Amino acid sequence: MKEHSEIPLRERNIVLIGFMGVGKTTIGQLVAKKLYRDFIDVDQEIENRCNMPIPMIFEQMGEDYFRKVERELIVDLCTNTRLKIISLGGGAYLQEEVRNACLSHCIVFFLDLSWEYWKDRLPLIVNSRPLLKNKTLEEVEQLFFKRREAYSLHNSRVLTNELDPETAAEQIVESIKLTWDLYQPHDK
Ligand SMILES: Nc1ncnc2c1ncn2[C@@H]1O[C@H](COP(=O)(O)OP(=O)(O)OP(=O)(O)O)[C@@H](O)[C@H]1O
Ligand SMILES: O=C(O)C1=C[C@@H](O)[C@@H](O)[C@H](O)C1
Ligand SMILES: [Mg+2]
Repeated sequence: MKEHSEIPLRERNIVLIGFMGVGKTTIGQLVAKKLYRDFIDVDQEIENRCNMPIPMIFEQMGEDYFRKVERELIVDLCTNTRLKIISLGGGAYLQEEVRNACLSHCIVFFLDLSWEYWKDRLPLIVNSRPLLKNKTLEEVEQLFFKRREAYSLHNSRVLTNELDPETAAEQIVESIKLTWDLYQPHDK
């Protein structure tokens, strides 16, 4: 059961979700700067805790171990912190517990990118994302569309097809400020 968050809207963490390579890390950092908030990248945090890069965690400890660390970290951040900008790893939101924690306590932003645009990102990220290695383009495309169902559970979405990171971050900040003003104006 999802509990209703007691955290005031303006204090809730903002969580960025979406497929590998859509720009959660890049754009999340910019959003944090614009809102003068701390930025947390969950992948980076896991690497720091495990003291090894993600491909090595997958190789040496296995994906199940990675997912457990990922899940526990996100649930902890959602329930025990506020005012952060948090970028998830691309697969984190596939876990129900993660989705429930994010949706209950945070504002969830889906960074969307059409497949036609996403394809051009593949060479940039293929070597650092273990789940993309040894997959055909067709297999990656299947994964891309399969995951959309989970990502569809969000509070807000931005389509970044033609947007550079700076412009995408600008749009997200505008949207967040509108939401704050609409649902929790300063004078209330
Ligand atoms: N809006 C954008 N326009 C062009 N390139 C971008 C954009 N956003 C990110 N990139 C580039 O795409 C690559 C992947 O970006 P990034 O690492 O931020 O993705 P991510 O969503 O955090 O991926 P992951 O889910 O694997 O953590 C980087 O090389 C980054 O420079
Ligand atoms: O989409 C995924 O499953 C992943 C995305 C990356 O951010 C990392 O969290 C890891 O490579 C797994
Ligand atoms: Mg990232």
